Amino acid sequence: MTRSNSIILIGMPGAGKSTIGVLLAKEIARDFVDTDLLIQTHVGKTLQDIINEAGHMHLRELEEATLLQLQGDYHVVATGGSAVYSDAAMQFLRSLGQVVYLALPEDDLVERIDNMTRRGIAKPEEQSFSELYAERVPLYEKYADITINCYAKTPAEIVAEVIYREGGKYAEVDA
Ligand SMILES: Nc1ncnc2c1ncn2[C@@H]1O[C@H](COP(=O)(O)OP(=O)(O)O)[C@@H](O)[C@H]1O
Ligand SMILES: O=C(O)C1=C[C@@H](OP(=O)(O)O)[C@@H](O)[C@H](O)C1
Ligand SMILES: [Mg+2]
Repeated sequence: MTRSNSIILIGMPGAGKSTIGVLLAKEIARDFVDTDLLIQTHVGKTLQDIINEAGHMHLRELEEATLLQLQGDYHVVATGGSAVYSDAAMQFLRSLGQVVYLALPEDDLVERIDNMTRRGIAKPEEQSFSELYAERVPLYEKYADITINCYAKTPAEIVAEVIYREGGKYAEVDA
């Protein structure tokens, strides 16, 4: 397995990882996995219920365990926004392929997230979204092989840019 087999999407909640991931997987004929759905089906609860019942640190632990068990060859992987808190998980994901950071300004994220309190964001209650953004952006930048500025771009434009930045090799190699 070479490092470039899979594409792993990281970024803030609302950045578009799940939306772009499934479109990208379809475009380049890869399997798609959304690690949030893996956690939910494994535990049988929504992410918000997990946080409410056991706290956001427990969700981060479940997320780390889920990421470390990924069978990620020739996949597009949409991670949850809190994946970058686990260095072990991020190093593992980097071994599966290229890590792509979907970057979006804070204001645009807030505009998109209409269910902030039900979405299951893994943060302490007292931490503001602004503080969370400031804490996480350096982590996304640290682990990213490629950063896509998603500001004012449609999902189709972002998918095309990911493919272009990756060298557009998928159709030739994998079709
Ligand atoms: N490029 C885009 N332009 C406008 N809205 C988008 C775009 N990408 C995603 N969205 C919307 O933003 C919201 C969050 O997207 P989602 O894929 O769930 O993000 P994430 O998985 O990163 O949290 C959804 O309502 C989705 O339809
Ligand atoms: O950013 C976060 O703390 C989280 C984002 C969610 O995923 P999305 O990034 O897909 O919204 C989910 O993984 C989890 O509830 C925690
Ligand atoms: Mg998502």
